Amino acid sequence: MKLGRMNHIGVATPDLDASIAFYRDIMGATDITEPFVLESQQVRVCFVNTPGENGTAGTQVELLQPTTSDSAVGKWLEKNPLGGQHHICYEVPDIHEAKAWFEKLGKRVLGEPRVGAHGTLIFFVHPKDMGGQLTEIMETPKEAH
Ligand SMILES: CC[C@H](C(=O)O)C(=O)SCCNC(=O)CCNC(=O)[C@H](O)C(C)(C)COP(=O)(O)OP(=O)(O)OC[C@H]1O[C@@H](n2cnc3c(N)ncnc32)[C@H](O)[C@@H]1OP(=O)(O)O
Ligand SMILES: [Co+2]
Repeated sequence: MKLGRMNHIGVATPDLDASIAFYRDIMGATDITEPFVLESQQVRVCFVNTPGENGTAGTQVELLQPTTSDSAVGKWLEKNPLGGQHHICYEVPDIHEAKAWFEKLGKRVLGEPRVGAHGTLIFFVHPKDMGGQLTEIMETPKEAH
């Protein structure tokens, strides 16, 4: 498997609007997308785009507020009520090769690759097999090739 760029850091929050204000007013973010609900993951989400070098796209903070308590982010917030870093997402050139790689290493891939919030195929690898870090693997968007 070939590791690509870090696409985003998933940050869970109990209050998305307050987190948007935090990144805008405290962190000086100038490029925050409009929130939308991703029913399949039971989250309301938006992206804080950070600048890259020489005008290239930087990485993103993916802000996630659960729409139900009985969801991955909802359960996590019960244990981490202030919110915080929930997962990290890396890009790979080939999602199916990456899935086979992790499975061969005996790591728990959570479900089949599915379309994620960026419109490309993703899967997650269990945090207990990844040094405590819930890890999202995402196929590099085609236009980025
Ligand atoms: C905007 C959408 C975008 C996309 O999908 O495109 C997203 O990024 S959506 C993000 C939300 N979706 C997910 O996180 C899907 C993957 N996550 C899962 O399948 C579950 O959260 C899972 C399997 C990691 C944990 O679920 P479970 O029902 O087993 O919850 P437990 O509380 O029993 O957790 C078991 C064990 O794992 C630890 N844990 C849970 N979440 C995390 C985490 N984010 N980072 C690190 N560790 C985590 C939890 O503390 C438990 O450990 P223990 O020592 O037993 O207390
Ligand atoms: Co994510």
